[in-house]
Amino acid sequence: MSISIAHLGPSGTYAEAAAVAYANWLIQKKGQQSFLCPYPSIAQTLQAAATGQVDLAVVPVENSLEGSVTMTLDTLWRLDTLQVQQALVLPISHALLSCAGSLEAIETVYSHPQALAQCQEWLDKFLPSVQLVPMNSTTEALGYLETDSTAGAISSLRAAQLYNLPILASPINDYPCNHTRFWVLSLQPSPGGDRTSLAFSVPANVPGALAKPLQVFAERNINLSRIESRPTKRSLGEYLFFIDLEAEANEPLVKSALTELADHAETLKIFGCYSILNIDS
Ligand SMILES: O=C(O)C(=O)C[C@]1(C(=O)O)C=C[C@@H](O)C=C1
Repeated sequence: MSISIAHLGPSGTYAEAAAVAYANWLIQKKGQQSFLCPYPSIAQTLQAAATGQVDLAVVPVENSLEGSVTMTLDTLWRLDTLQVQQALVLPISHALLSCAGSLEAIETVYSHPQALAQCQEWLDKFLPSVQLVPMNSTTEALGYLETDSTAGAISSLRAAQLYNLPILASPINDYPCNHTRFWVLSLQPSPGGDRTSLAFSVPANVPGALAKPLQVFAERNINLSRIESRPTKRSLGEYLFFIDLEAEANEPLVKSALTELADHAETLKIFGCYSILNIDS
C-alpha cells in the first residue's frame, strides 16, 4: 500500500524537495511506496497529518541562517499529537527567478519570509528599493511572473526548471552554507534514534524557573543541541521552551531527566526520538 506525505506547496518548494528525498529513502530502505500531497501552508500540512487525512507530514523546523521556523513550532505545540519520525537536513540555495530582462526592471520580489530573510543582504545590495512581499511558500507567486515582468521571486533552481522560468541571479543567499532541517511527523510513535525533541512551559516567571528544568540535563551530562523560546500567547513575557537533546529518550538517564523535568514544568510535550538524515543535493 502506498502512503501519503503532506508538504508545503505548490510544487517546487524546498519542503517538496525534502518530501521527495524522504520518499526515495522510504522506497530504498523499506520498499515502501508513497505519494506527495501539497498543502497551502505549514499549519495545514501539519493539520492534515494530525487529523489522519495523510500518513506523514514533512515540515521545515530550523534554518542555519535564520533560525527556527516559528509557524512549525507554534503549530506543533498546539496540535500535541504528532511525533517526529525522522529529521532531514537539506542544503538550500536560492535563486531570483523573473521574466524581467535585468535587475533594474524589477519592482517587486515575492517569497516565503524565511527565504526573504536568508537573502536580505543580497536584496539590500542589488535591489534596495523593491517591494518585498511575503508569501506562504517560495513557489506561491511563481504563477505571477509570466504576466508581470516587473516581478521576481526567490525560489530554487529546481522550481525554475519545473515552471520553466528564467534565472536572473543565483545563488543569492547571504551565506553559501545554508541548510534547513525538516521533520517528518506522523501520529505513530517515533522510532527512536540519537535525538530527542521536546517543549515545556514553566509554572511561573520566577528566578530559577528555566534554570531548574535545564539543570536536570546538565546534572546527567546530557547535551542540548538547541534551545528556542516562543511566546505562550497568554501574556507578554511568558514563554515556551523548545529543546533538542543529543540523546536517546529510552536511555535510563534520559528517562529519569524527563521524569524530573515534568515536575518543574507546567506542561511538557515530548515530540519524539529520531535520527537525522543528511541529504546532499
Ligand atoms: O517555501 C518553501 O519552499 C519552503 O519549503 C519553506 C522554507 C521554510 O519555511 O524555511 C523551507 C526552506 C527554506 O528555508 C525556505 C523556506
